[in-house]
Amino acid sequence: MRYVSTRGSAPALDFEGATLAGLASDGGLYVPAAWPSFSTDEIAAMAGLSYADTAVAVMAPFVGDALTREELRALCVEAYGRFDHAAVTPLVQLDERNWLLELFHGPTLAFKDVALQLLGLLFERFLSTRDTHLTVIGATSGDTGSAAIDALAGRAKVDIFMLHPAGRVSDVQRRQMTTVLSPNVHNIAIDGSFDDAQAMVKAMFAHQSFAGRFQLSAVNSINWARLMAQIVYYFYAAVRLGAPGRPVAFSVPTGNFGDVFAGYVASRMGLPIAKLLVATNVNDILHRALSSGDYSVGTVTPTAAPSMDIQVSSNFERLLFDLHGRDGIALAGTMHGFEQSKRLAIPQAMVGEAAGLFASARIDPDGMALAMRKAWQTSGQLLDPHTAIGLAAAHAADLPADVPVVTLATAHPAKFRDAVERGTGQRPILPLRIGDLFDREERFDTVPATLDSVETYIAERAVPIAVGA
Ligand SMILES: Cc1ncc(COP(=O)(O)O)c(C=O)c1O
Ligand SMILES: N[C@@H](CCOP(=O)(O)O)C(=O)O
Repeated sequence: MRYVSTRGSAPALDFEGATLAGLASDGGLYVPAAWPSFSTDEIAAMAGLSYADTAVAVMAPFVGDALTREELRALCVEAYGRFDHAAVTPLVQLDERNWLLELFHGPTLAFKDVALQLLGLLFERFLSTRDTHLTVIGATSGDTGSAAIDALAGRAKVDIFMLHPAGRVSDVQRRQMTTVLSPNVHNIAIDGSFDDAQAMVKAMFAHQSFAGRFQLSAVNSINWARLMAQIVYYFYAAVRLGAPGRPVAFSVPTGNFGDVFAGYVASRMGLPIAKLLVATNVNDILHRALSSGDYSVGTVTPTAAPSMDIQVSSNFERLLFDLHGRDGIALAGTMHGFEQSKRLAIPQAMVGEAAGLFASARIDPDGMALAMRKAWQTSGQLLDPHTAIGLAAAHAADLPADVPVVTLATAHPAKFRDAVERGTGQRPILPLRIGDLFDREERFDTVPATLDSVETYIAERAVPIAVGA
């Protein structure tokens, strides 16, 4: 499998190259040169497979010959062996048509573990045959950071530098990052939003005199391998609910458009998805884009669902690439214009094309709190704020009555104890695996939110590319 950049001019890479590179050198994102697809018989054959075996079946076409099937299986068994539920991502029925897909049974209690546990192992495997030290730089609104740090802490040949917006992540999220004291983990708090942190990460990749000194890589969903691993649970859930014989809808709480883009890929691969509901909070750029074509950046409003307090949704570029007929050079022009003006008017023909699969909803704080309360009172389920936004969008959706709707439960309610308590009167208990989180020592540095300051901080600590390498 070859990977091409959404901006058309970076060199095409194989799976290993795209995984280690993270971001394409022309500022674009890597996508497979063509979408692989499964026949209905191949999808039907996934019924009854374990999560790890489903993962192998779904990911093998993307991995190509970078790993043998046995090697890929060994990595999946190891990655998903760290989840505390035998089904890895269990389905929970709420009522006749609504289901939750619990994606928070991994080590850091959010859906990010599903991909990052595997990505940590992929990095280790690919680095084992190279004389390379990886400098991973990432931005987090709370969950990617802790999952990536858990996956990479203590691994040889990798340092991770994780930027988070100071004061804008929950106390559990912050501590899950800052209490990991491995020497290869570097937590950086910046005074700004997640978007500011994400923009700095992209700027570092683009800044030749900095990027040329280190072997940079990414753990955000700009890295294709992240999304690839997230495609798996769409197949796993849909097959359990009757696919390929019955279409299924998914409601996805959305920020960076990564998780829902993985659903889009599942649909391109042949999974019968009736609708993908893109659920946003009041930071609603994606709802505006998909409902009216208005992809223009507003100011970020901090909310009780901080992991979705995002305006610039990196992976939307991957959808735009397909909507532009995969013309990377044309899209590069569009994206450069967007980067300058912070506005993009998506042509109505493209909005119409996207509407075949996507619908969207903007859920305000009252709508979120109502969904949280209702789930507690009617089903005894505590939902984190992000999942509550997804479920509110599922309730609001106009779908045929016989289509099951699966809301992705993206985080454990204990990660957002204050918001859940405000919504339901119940304070979720920290699961055993992080029960002592508030007794652990914290370590992080606060760095001014300028590119120069962050680059200097990293350069003083990262391992440079060896001279002559
Ligand atoms: C708990 C939670 N829900 C939803 C999202 C949004 O996911 P995505 O950025 O893939 O759209 C995030 C952050 O990414 C998250 O941490
Ligand atoms: N909500 C995310 C933001 C980064 O998203 P990613 O999926 O691109 O890594 C977070 O929790 O950090």
